Amino acid sequence: MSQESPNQEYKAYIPANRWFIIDSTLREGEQFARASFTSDDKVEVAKALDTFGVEFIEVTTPMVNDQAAKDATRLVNLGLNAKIITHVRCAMEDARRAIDTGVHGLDLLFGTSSYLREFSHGKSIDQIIDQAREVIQYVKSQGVQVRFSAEDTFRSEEEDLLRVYKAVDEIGVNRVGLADTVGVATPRQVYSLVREVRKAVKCDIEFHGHNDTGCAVSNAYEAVEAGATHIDTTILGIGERNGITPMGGFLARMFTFDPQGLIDKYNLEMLPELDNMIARMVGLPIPWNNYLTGEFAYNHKAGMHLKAIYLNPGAYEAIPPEVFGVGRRIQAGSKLTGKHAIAFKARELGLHFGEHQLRDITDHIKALADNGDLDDEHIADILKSWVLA
Ligand SMILES: CC(=O)SCCNC(=O)CCNC(=O)[C@H](O)C(C)(C)COP(=O)(O)OP(=O)(O)OC[C@H]1O[C@@H](n2cnc3c(N)ncnc32)[C@H](O)[C@@H]1OP(=O)(O)O
Ligand SMILES: O=C(O)CCC(=O)C(=O)O
Ligand SMILES: [Mg+2]
Repeated sequence: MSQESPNQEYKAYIPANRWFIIDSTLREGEQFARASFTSDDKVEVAKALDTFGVEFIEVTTPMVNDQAAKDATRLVNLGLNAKIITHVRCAMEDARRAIDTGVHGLDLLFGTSSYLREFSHGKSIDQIIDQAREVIQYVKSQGVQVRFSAEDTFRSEEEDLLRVYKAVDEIGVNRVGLADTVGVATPRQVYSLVREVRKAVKCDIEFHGHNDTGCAVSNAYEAVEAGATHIDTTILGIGERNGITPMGGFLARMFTFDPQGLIDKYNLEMLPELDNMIARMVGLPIPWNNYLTGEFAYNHKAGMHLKAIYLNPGAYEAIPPEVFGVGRRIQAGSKLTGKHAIAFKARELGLHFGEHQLRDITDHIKALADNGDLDDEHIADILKSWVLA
């Protein structure tokens, strides 16, 4: 029989120096319905991401048009700390064009699932490996980083994937990529496949996860736990369909394992600025329930929560909001409020009530709030009038 208690707490510790962010707001993010970045927008986004501290910035393929190629070069010429990488098909024409832009690296992709082999490019696994060899050798000869990703990894055959990954690893890629292109993978599946790939290759491992089934953050986390070194994110999670792993959600997840590591690595308090910048550029508000920066991400309302929050915010917060440049809101005027919250409000005004009075005031506020919440001013008026009564 196992000696382990069924309630034994599982504690993951993932140091922040074990993984890097490849921010793809300027590539995957451009595939979002409402995104169409101008050249100046791209510069603004790249500079902000660089100040924040992301390690890599992925940009749209120069195959789109001449402007996309010029924009890639413009970003390289900014001389940022972040490496500029472009995302291209695993084809010589694309690779040559990408090299001409002067980028620091190429993220190559080739679909390996039967869907994409049949309906996208029509190539067999052997043909994919042959084409990959030619392109990877060329990119390496140009002295820049190269990654090879198997698009639609999680609907590909594991045997095919391992063949392809081993082959490109031997040719000499810096990273292989696993892409949950349609957002279908479960966290366990991601963990288990990344583990297999980790055993099969020597190079770094990147994970790119779509959010169609709401697993993009947990899948990215499982990928890191299983040995992935690079995670694709976008600001606010924008991307094709409903997007990919949002940077804020991923950072929130990882913060819980190594807070100081994240604080040392990134300018976390800039997150609201990044989210607001992209919300402005795509013309949509930040979702109300967004990780960390949503309007109500740090709203506390229920009486039982408020009692504890006033004593120690950590009682109902996994992550201190101030670290990410946001504040908390205490909603004390609802019918769910309690006497402790009202007592704290009174104390803020320098007022003190006995047990019975406090009960009566609280019941009065709860009754009034049944017809709509009271704001802080209204609560203050009630508390002051009670003193005079
Ligand atoms: C899951 C992802 O997000 S992948 C990234 C998606 N990004 C983009 O599509 C970037 C924007 N795209 C574009 O500007 C255009 O689609 C281009 C420039 C890439 C190609 O344009 P077009 O030549 O007009 O082709 P179109 O887009 O209609 O079809 C895709 C082509 O890419 C080919 N293709 C698809 N995957 C690959 C691959 N990994 N390597 C090589 N070729 C590929 C397809 O076979 C098809 O070519 P074909 O006409 O010879 O069959
Ligand atoms: O290149 C990759 O790894 C990811 C490409 C992509 O956007 C996807 O598969 O969803
Ligand atoms: Mg994608």
